Amino acid sequence: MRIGHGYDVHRLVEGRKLILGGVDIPHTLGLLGHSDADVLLHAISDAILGAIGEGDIGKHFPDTDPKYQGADSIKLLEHVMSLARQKGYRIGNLDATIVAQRPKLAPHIGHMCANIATALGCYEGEVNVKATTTEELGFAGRGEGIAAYAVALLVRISSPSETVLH
Ligand SMILES: Nc1ccn([C@@H]2O[C@H](COP(=O)(O)O)[C@@H](O)[C@H]2O)c(=O)n1
Ligand SMILES: C[C@@]1(CO)OP(=O)(O)OP(=O)(O)OC[C@H]1O
Repeated sequence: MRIGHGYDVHRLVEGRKLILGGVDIPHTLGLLGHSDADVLLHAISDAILGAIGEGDIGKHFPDTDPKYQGADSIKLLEHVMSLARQKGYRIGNLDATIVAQRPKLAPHIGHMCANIATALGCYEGEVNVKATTTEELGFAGRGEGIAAYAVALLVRISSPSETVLH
């Protein structure tokens, strides 16, 4: 088994969509980034890359590369999971926390978990996403940005050289 941790932050600005866990969430502000700025999927991607010893998303998808401008972070996560599979791992379980003062995310969490499970080729029961405010403290509390943390446990399913369908 291998464990990995991920953390990401994106600034909230006007004129951008708020996409979290692949869900387009109605809000007056959205997250700024080179990609679609899906801070939750970036933290999850980093957790998986960490677990397999493959650095971070900046290494695999540089924000200097125009190819990733406006990129759908679900596609980036799918690619990260394909690297994990090539190394012989599947998801054991994944836990993540979104830190956002607003909007209320609870109504969207189920949809996020379904999107993430589909991208990772795992069961929804292996994916848990939570949300918390910071009681109006700090950058998240002031509504300047949203942060996300993720921890991924990966389980070995084969030797690294085997092709694995999951
Ligand atoms: N953006 C958010 C933040 C929190 N929630 C939900 O509210 C619960 C209480 O949050 P506290 O920060 O006061 O602990 C939390 O457990 C979430 O279920 C949310 O939906 N959206
Ligand atoms: C996702 C990438 C893709 O160019 O860009 P951003 O959306 O800016 O996200 P960030 O977490 O700042 O950096 C990682 C980059 O790989």
